[in-house]
Amino acid sequence: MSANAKAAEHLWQEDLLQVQGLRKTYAIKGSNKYKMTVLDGVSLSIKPNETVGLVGASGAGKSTIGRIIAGLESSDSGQLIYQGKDLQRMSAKERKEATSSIQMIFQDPYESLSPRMTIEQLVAEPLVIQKLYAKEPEQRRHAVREALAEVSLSPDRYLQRYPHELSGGERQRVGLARAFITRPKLIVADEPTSMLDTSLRLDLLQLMKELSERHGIAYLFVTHDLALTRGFCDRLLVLDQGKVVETGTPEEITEQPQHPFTQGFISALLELDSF
Ligand SMILES: Nc1ncnc2c1ncn2[C@@H]1O[C@H](COP(=O)(O)OP(=O)(O)OP(=O)(O)O)[C@@H](O)[C@H]1O
Repeated sequence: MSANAKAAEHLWQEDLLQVQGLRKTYAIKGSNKYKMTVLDGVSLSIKPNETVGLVGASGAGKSTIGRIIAGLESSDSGQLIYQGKDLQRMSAKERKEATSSIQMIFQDPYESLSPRMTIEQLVAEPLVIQKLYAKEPEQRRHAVREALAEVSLSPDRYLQRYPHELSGGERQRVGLARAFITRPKLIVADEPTSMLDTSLRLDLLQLMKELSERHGIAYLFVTHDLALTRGFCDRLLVLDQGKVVETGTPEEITEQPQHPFTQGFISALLELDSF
């Protein structure tokens, strides 16, 4: 084993994911000359089982980081080391295999679930994509039932239903079951609660926490809502204009923000709350 590979292996004993110097630019619409820098050298790490919150103003680049980590988008440069393996150095096929244990859940459960598929088909879909249990339909059905039970949806009640027959909270649970069915080590959760009302938000976070405790799942939780991170996140990263400017526990960030951006962000939130 090379010295580099050894160092990477050592890192993985501590960090599930290491992101170093991530940069991303997008072409500005109507211009083939100018580009907008969205991520400007982002570094972060996530330990196994850890819940890390990514907070910041709209447009700061939070979702872009999530999408790059989940493999839905590529970066311009930077390193992504997942379970000790440098993903940027792999072929697309190798990377797909290495990241099969990273899943993503989205803000809008209405958009992310195809309306023509039953809940059984929707929850089974990640297995189909990853060609898991392809020749064992019985085991596949069992895995779907198990995943639904894990998110507290009774399989007998839900398997044959369609997304439009479900409430927003139930749909988001289906999204979580879809993420869970491949037994991920890391779930990127991009504003999963923002379309739910307050009590349902807390229910979903409670469920995510229980899943993490039972199955050792780490989360990167992208949110605007700092209040939600207390009691859910172990650690927060504050993102401003494509850079991580501060990190700390939710209590540290909300009670003693150090960076001027975080101080402004918190006081703006407090002002909003007092309306
Ligand atoms: N595919 C794309 N093409 C061009 N610009 C994009 C693309 N995706 C995102 N952007 C731009 O990149 C910036 C960061 O977007 P991103 O969605 O990552 O921010 P965010 O922090 O998640 O914001 P929000 O909280 O509003 O979702 C924004 O200015 C956005 O308009």
